[in-house]
Amino acid sequence: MKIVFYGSGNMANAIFTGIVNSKSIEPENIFLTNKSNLEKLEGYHDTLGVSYSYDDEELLKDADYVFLSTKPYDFLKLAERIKPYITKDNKFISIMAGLPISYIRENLQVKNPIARIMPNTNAHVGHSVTGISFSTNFGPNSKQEVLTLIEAFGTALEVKEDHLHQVTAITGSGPAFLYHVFEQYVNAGTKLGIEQSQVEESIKELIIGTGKMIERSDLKMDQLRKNITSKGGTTQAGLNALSNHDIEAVFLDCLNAAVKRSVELAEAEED
Ligand SMILES: NC(=O)C1=CN([C@@H]2O[C@H](COP(=O)(O)OP(=O)(O)OC[C@H]3O[C@@H](n4cnc5c(N)ncnc54)[C@H](OP(=O)(O)O)[C@@H]3O)[C@@H](O)[C@H]2O)C=CC1
Ligand SMILES: O=C(O)[C@@H]1CCC=N1
Repeated sequence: MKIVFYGSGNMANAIFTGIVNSKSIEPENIFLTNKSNLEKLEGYHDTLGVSYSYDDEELLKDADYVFLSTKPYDFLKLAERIKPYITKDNKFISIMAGLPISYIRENLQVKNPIARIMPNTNAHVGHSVTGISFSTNFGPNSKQEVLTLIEAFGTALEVKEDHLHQVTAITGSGPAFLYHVFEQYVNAGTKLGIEQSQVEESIKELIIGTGKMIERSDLKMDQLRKNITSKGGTTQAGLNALSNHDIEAVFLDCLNAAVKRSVELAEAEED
C-alpha cells in the first residue's frame, strides 16, 4: 500500500508517526510532501525512514490513499497543484477541519472516493479518537483499509458527515481544552506556596496517573471520584467549592463555540 501526505505539519506528523510506529506499513511506502519546507521532510526521512518528494506525478502514481493535510485555507492552492496528476486509483482522506466532502470533490474535479477524518494530536501516542465519514462511493474493502490505518494511531468512530462538527469540538480540539484546564490547575497550585517546578512535575504525574486509572479501572469516573471522597474530608470540601461554579455550563459554552466555528468554516466554503 502506498500513502501520500499532502501537508506534513503538526497533525499529519502525529498520524504518520503513529502509522510508522504501528509497523502496519513499511515506512518507505509513506510519502510526504509540503509547500516548501524541504528541511522538515529530510528530518522525517532521517528519523522515521519515510520517503518524500515534490514530484506530484510520481507521488500520485499508484498512491492508494492521499491525505489532504494542509490548513483549510490552503486547500484551493493544493487542489490546483494536484488536479492534473490525480489517477482513478487515488482515494482521498481529508483531515481539514470544516471542509465538506462535496466541496473537496468539486474543487478536485474528480469522482474518486473521499473520506473525511477528524483526528486529534494524541495520535502521537497512539490515542487519537478519530471521527470519520466516507463518501457513498467508498467500497467496503477500502473502508476497512482506512479504518485499519486509523486504528494504527488510536480509535475510529464512524459518524454522519454533519456530526463531524461535534467530533471536531469534543475530541479534535479536545486536547487543547484539557491542556488549558490543566494549565489553570498548575497556576492555582503554584499559588499554594510550594515551589513551581515541584507543582508542575507533580501535576503532570497526577494527570498521567488519573488517565491510566480511567483506562485500566472497571469503575466509571463518578465512582472513581466517590472512592476518593471521604465524608467530611478534604476532597468533599474542594468539590463543594467547585460546585459553586457551573462547570458543565462553562464546557457547554466552549464546545458550542467550537461547533459554531466548524459550521461557519464549512458554510464559508460553500458560498
Ligand atoms: N492540529 C490539530 O490538532 C488538528 C488539526 N486538524 C486539521 O489538520 C490540518 C493541518 O493542521 P496542522 O497540521 O496543525 O497545520 P500545519 O500548519 O502544522 O501544517 C500545514 C502543512 O500544510 C503544508 N502545505 C501548505 N500548503 C501546501 C500545498 N499547497 N501543498 C502541499 N502542502 C502544503 C505546509 O507546508 P510548509 O511547512 O512547507 O508550509 C505544512 O506542511 C488543518 O486543516 C486542521 O484543520 C485536524 C484535527 C486536529
Ligand atoms: O483548531 C482547529 O481548527 C483544528 C481542528 C481541530 C483541532 N485543530
